[in-house]
Amino acid sequence: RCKTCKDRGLWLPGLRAVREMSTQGGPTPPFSTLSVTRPASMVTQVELHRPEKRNAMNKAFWSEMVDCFSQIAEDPECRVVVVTGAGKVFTSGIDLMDMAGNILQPTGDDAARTSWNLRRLVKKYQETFSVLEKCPKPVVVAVHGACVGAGVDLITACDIRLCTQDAWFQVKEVDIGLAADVGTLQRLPKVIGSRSLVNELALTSRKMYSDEAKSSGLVSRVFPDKETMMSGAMELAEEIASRSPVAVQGTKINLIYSRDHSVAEGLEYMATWNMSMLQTQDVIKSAQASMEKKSPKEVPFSKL
Ligand SMILES: CC/C=C\C=C\CC(=O)SCCNC(=O)CCNC(=O)[C@H](O)C(C)(C)COP(=O)(O)OP(=O)(O)OC[C@H]1O[C@@H](n2cnc3c(N)ncnc32)[C@H](O)[C@@H]1OP(=O)(O)O
Repeated sequence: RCKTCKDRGLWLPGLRAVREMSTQGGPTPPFSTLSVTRPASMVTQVELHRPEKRNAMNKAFWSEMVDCFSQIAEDPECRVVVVTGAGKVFTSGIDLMDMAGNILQPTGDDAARTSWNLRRLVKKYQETFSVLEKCPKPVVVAVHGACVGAGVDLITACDIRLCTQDAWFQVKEVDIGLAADVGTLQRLPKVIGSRSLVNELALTSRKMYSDEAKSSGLVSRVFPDKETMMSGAMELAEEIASRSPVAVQGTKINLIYSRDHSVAEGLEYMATWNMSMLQTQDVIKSAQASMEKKSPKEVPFSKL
């Protein structure tokens, strides 16, 4: 267990073969629903880990994701994150057994106070996935099998989405009497080009299979099975991890900023960002390596 990770409560048992890491073991303390490992240098894998319940998101999960990603955001040993699901499917969404009380029996002395309490709760659950977007390290998500309800909220907050041929996606909320409230309705229209398709998916809760997920732009790559996807995800993560963390994190932050602002505002933000970040040693090191036809993998960047 590395010292930094130990100090921050993360259990990262070091390098492991990709094949070994995906479904082995169980949740890593202090988490009960997540398994956090370091499958390669500078790469952190966060696996949703309640396979017997199809990784349904119980009360513990909604808090643990926030704790986990707050630590990852500050972890200088991590440059990229890969999110996966243990067992048969990626996730079955919100835990319908564990969470029903919270949502269906809100408490408060009167309607106003009950409403405020519910509002606080929804905001808290929104944060569970917003942390993926706020994390400056890019997050790659690898989906196999079902990705239902809150699973779609989760993946739309990630930076790169991959899936297996057997994957399917379902904005299930209308089926359980809810308007999706933790990110799908806000982020999916920015991920998929067709507003009509987003509306159709969200209003009917029909399943979308991997081929359509690829053609609509929800995922960038489809793999034949989970093993191949994990190899692809790790290869991708290692490519990202080999680049300057100053460049990579600045790229993620500015891409998200510009998604939510006008071109003029995005350019302003970029100029202000780079007035400090261009002074990094990483530019000189990277440019020199490029001139010498070396791979970025050969450049020793400082930790960030
Ligand atoms: C403030 C609100 C914030 C967020 C709101 C989000 C809304 C949503 O997420 S809506 C989506 C809710 N999810 C579902 O409706 C999916 C229900 N599950 C399934 O459809 C299936 O389980 C499956 C994902 C298609 C997988 O099928 P299969 O492989 O056949 O497994 P099962 O035999 O059905 O289940 C095994 C085991 O897991 C339990 N389980 C599955 N899903 C959930 C769930 N969402 N919540 C709680 N428990 C779940 C299931 O009961 C079984 O448990 P046993 O103890 O073995 O019986």
